[in-house]
This record gives sequence, structure tokens and C-alpha cells, in this order.
Amino acid sequence: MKVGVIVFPGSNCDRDMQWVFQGLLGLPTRMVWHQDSDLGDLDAIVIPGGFSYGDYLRCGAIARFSPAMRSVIEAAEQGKPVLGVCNGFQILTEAGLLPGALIRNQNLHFVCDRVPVKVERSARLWTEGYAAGQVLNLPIAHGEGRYYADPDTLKQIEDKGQVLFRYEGSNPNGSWNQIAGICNDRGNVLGMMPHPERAADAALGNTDGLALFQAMTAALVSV
Ligand SMILES: N[C@@H](CCC(=O)O)C(=O)O
Repeated sequence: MKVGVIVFPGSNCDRDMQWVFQGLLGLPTRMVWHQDSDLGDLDAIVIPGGFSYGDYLRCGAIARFSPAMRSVIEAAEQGKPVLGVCNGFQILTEAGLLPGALIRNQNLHFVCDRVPVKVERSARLWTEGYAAGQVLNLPIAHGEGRYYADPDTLKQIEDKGQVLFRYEGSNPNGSWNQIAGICNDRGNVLGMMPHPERAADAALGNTDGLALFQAMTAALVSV
């Protein structure tokens, strides 16, 4: 059982992810340079936050062409859990693993804050450690986090229950339907803009994000 964290030029949350999986949960974790396409040894894949390729063109638009991404797509097709946080979410939408897009924040400002995020439902792999409707306090830090999808796609993901996280109260980036995180139809790929890895270690004073990683880990143990 092994977790892989894909590292692109410009990733900056890769070590935080490594700390959660390896340091807090005690799971073997491999840092994978984006040019490495041999991911066969991995049981779960994480695409961390950051500024891959300096966010040139659009956040995630260049990273999605990295050799590792072809293998991430294969792993997702095999049903392995794939988690993308912030820039990772952007890369997953650019790669077509998740529907919709992350566009410039409505107020055109980079937003760095801690915000209430509601868990929509208790979903296998990701949110079984939370109660439906539970409100988490999670850090956000992004310039292109406004979730957008065309009306048909939006209806489809809402109808299928693919929205797992929604901003509660305020809408910090103007996301359609206050969407903060979605999974794919099959449920094994999750992308979210808030940073649960920055709210996982008690030393940081907030462990609201930890249950997400525990749910992912529990699923791995039973693989
Ligand atoms: N580069 C992204 C996200 C930053 C991150 O992943 O923390 C943005 O500004 O939208």
C-alpha cells in the first residue's frame, strides 16, 4: 500500500501532503517527479497545491501535459483514488478527469483565508468521516478558484451528488453553486480548492481536514 504525491515545477504543498500521509498516518509515501510516468506501485495518487509552471496560460494548463498525468489518468480509470487539492484540482479539470473549470476569482484578487466549508454528503473514500451538513473550517489560498461548469454539466453533477464540498455562508471566489469540491461520476477522483492538508496536524491548531485523509487511508487498507 503506497501513496504517491506528484511534484511539478512550482508545486508548494507537496511536503505538506507527504507529512500528512507519511508523518501523521504512517503510510509509505513516494514523491513522484512529474516526468516519471511509472506509477504502477502506487495505490493512491495526490496532486498537491501550488503554482505548477508558474500558473502560466491558466492554472494547471501546462502541468496536465506532464508524462505523469497520462499515468494518473490510467490509475483513475483503474479506480484508484486520486485527490487533487487547489492547483491539483485545477490540473484534474484541465486533464479532463473532473468536469468544469476553475476560473479567475470573481473579484480578481488572490484570496488567502480560512472559510466555512460544508460537507454535502458522506461519500465513500472521501467524506465518510464527516456527517452530511457538517461545516469545516478550512484554509483557502488561490487566484483561480471560481468553479464554473456549463448549465447542463452543473445540473448533472448536482443530480448525481458529485458536489462533496460547498462554501457555507460567504462565497469567497464566486464559484457557481458555491462549489468547493467535486468528485467524478465513479467517485474515485476528488478535486477541492480548500486545503485539508493545512488543517490536519493538531500542531497547527485545526484538524478539520484530517478525516478526509483517514477515509482515503481506510479505503487503501481494504484495497
Ligand atoms: N495556483 C493556484 C492555486 C494555489 C494553490 O494551489 O495553493 C491559484 O492561484 O489559483
